[in-house]
Formats: sequence, structure tokens, C-alpha cells
Amino acid sequence: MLFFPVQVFLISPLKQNATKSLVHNFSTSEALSACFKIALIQVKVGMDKAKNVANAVKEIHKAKEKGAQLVALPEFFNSPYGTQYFKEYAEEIPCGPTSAALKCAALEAGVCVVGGTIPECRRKKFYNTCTVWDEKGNLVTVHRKLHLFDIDIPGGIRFKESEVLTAGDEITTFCFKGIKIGLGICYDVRFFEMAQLMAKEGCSMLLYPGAFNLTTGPMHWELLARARANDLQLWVAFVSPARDNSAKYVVWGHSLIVNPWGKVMKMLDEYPGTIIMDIDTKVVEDVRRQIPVRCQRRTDIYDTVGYVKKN
Ligand SMILES: NC(=O)CCC(=O)C(=O)O
Repeated sequence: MLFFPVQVFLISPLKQNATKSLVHNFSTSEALSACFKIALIQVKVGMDKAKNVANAVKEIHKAKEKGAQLVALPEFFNSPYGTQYFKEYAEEIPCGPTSAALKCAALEAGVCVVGGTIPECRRKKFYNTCTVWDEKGNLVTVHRKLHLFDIDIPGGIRFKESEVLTAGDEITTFCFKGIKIGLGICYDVRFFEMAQLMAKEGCSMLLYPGAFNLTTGPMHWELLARARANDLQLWVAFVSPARDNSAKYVVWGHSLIVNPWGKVMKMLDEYPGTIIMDIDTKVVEDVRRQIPVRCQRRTDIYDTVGYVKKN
């Protein structure tokens, strides 16, 4: 087994269950050889919050029946996507009804639930927040979207999440069956350094609830998933809502899983559906051994890693 010691200098505190130490040594061996079955649930999201949540819960149970051990939902699975909706649909975490439903679903189905995202209200601010629940219904972690989706493409799309939402300020990883998984939310995927940092934290998979649109989706959705997977040599999963052409923001759909070679293993179309897939982290080890870019970096010439944020 190869052992490549890497030293990462983390300046800001990371989350409770992410690596907290200021200097963290790890090797590729941390991320090796475990398997689990993942489900990515591409549900349609409408105006009725209770119905959206009930639908997601039903799909979690169906995924469990198909053998899933970790079930992931899309970005804003309980609320339509739009700055005009976020405050109305927002809830506190973990005491709101959507958290209660996810906790109960995780416990009853006996699966880990990555609860897509919901609009969260917290201390008079609003966030785009992902919760993770273990199979006993415990809240494992939360990730608040770090990079708000503010773009303006004339003739394409203009969106400004920052009109309503506040950005999170922590990198989030969690462990599932001995595998470290990094969380990002949609637009977060465009920021390579964030993904690189999670890879350096020892992640074998990056999971992004997301909701691209009909302008950027066809151009960048698959490209970004494959780019992150190939550059960082890990599994990447994106999970989107299904398309609703009557919505104000029409999503691209196409939830997908890319393997550490950068190959799309499964991808949905725009309709509701579920991807079920075995994730084997041995593939991570194989790619990293056969194409050992991780230990070939010329950090004497460039050093783009080893930072989080300056306080
Ligand atoms: N919900 C989002 O962050 C959308 C991101 C997106 O569409 C993009 O192009 O990036």
C-alpha cells in the first residue's frame, strides 16, 4: 500500500466532525477500500412544502428498499428555487418540521440521509443549508453554502442569492462507513480550492446537492463534475431536483455520479428518478496509484493549497 504523507495547514477552525487540528497529517491510506450503496433522489419540487417533504421521505424509503445505505436529496427540495420564496419556506435547524421529517426518515429507514438543502433561518439570517442525518436519526453535520449564486448572463440567466441569503463560512466533511465525504452546494462546485481542500482532508467522495439551470446546466454541469473527479481523483455526485417547466427557475436535472477516473457512471435526464450505485473507494486507490499526480505536484514552483481563510 502506498503512503504519501501530506501536510495541510488549516488556518480557520473547521467543523466539529471535520478535521479540527491546525496541522493535520494524512495519507492516501486514510481513504481506502470501503463500499456502500448510494441513492441520489431527483424529485420534483412544487409550491406545497409539506407535499415536497412527504414526497422526499417516500423516496428515501423506496431507496432503502433497493438497498441504499446513504440517500441524498437535491438543493432546495422543500422549497421552490427563487429569492422570493426563501424567507417564507425557511425553517430553523434542527427544530423545524423538515428537519423532524428527515430525522424520522433516517431513523425509520435506517439509512444515512444527506438532506439536500433547505432555506434555513438562524439568528435573523437566512442560509442555504444541507443537513446530514445518521441511520439512528442523529444530526451529524450541517453545511451552509459557501459561495452564493450571484451571476448575470445577458440573454441567459440573472440570479442573486445574496439578495436574501448569507454565505456559510465553514468547510464540511463527514464520515460514513469509514469513508470521508465532502459536502458542497451547487455553485460551490465552481470553486476548485474548496474541493481541493476537502480532498486533502481525506475525502474519497464529494457530494453536491445542486440545481443548475437551462443556461449553465448544458454547458457546465457534467463538465464540472468530471473536472472535480478527474483533478482530485475521487467520486463526485451531483443531485438535482427534477425539471418543472412551469417554475420561475427551471432546473437542468441530470443528477449524476462520476467515478475517480472522471467517467460518468450514471446520469438521469430531467425527469424524476433515482440513481442507485455502489461506491467502492478502492477505485480511488487504484487511480491514485496508477496516475500518481498527488505526489508529483511541483509545490516548489506553485503552492495553491494549504489555506482555508484568513480571519
Ligand atoms: N443553485 C445554484 O447555485 C446554481 C448554480 C448554477 O447554476 C451555476 O451555473 O453555477
